[in-house]
Amino acid sequence: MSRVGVLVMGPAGAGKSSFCNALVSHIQTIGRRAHIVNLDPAAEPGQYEFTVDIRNLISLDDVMEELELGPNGSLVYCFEYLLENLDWLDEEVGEYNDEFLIFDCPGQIELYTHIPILPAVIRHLQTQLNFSLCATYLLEAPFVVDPSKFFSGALSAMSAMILLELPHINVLSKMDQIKDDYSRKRLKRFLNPDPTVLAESANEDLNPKFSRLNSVIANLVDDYGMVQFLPLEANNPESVSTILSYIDDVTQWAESQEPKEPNDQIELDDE
Ligand SMILES: Nc1nc2c(ncn2[C@@H]2O[C@H](COP(=O)(O)OP(=O)(O)OP(=O)(O)O)[C@@H](O)[C@H]2O)c(=O)[nH]1
Repeated sequence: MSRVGVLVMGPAGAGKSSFCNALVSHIQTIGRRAHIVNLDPAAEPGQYEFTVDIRNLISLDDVMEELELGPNGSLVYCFEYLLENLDWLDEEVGEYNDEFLIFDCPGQIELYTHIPILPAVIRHLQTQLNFSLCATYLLEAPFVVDPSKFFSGALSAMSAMILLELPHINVLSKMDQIKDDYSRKRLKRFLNPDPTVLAESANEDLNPKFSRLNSVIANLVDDYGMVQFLPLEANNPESVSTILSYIDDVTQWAESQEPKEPNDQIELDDE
């Protein structure tokens, strides 16, 4: 079996680094091996421990200072720099033949919803470093209790799925923060609901002029299997263990599929 890489994505503060740490601890507890690769050049120094760290190649602060770019431009620059220096990644990652490498991604979701940089890194990991990859996308449970935010989060998760073309697992993080019965009941509708229930619950809260849009979005996320979100409490090994078993399932399934030709030479029809 090739090495498994788990990309951990989601908006800023969604709990990505906490999940990476919880996942690695759990994997080690059950006698398997894993390391964290930090891909966030803006990660706070000293907050979490990483085995491989993009900040050893380039840091956001240095780029902002030296090139006088803003935070978003600097982040894109850092990733372009990584792409030009993939041999650095090869060297850092090459020596870890562990079962899992967990990639902690930045919280700027445009990196995995529309800028084609991360797909290039992914293709390199798959084709040059023989990784079997899986994407996890975190949304904060307290944030998505509100149906309009759930739709917004589910659509951003879907655009990452479409851009990256990886086996994809959605996660609702910080479930322990949902304490009252009312909010728990509301959230249950999003963990695995049918599209009618989803549209109805959105219609209860939103302006009636959006009701057709609500049912179109609810059917869309259902058609793409995007409505299933696995609950996560970073301090609860049981929830982490369930997510790991999904990671195992989807990566094994992906390995059993025929390898696909890279889609970088799309031929345009002359007409
Ligand atoms: N209650 C609770 N808090 C959590 C959980 N997971 C993360 N947090 C807290 O949420 C905050 C953000 O967590 P991080 O893991 O740093 O989030 P992140 O997505 O890596 O953040 P960025 O790197 O800034 O994008 C921290 O204060 C964590 O302690 C959880 O499952 N439950």
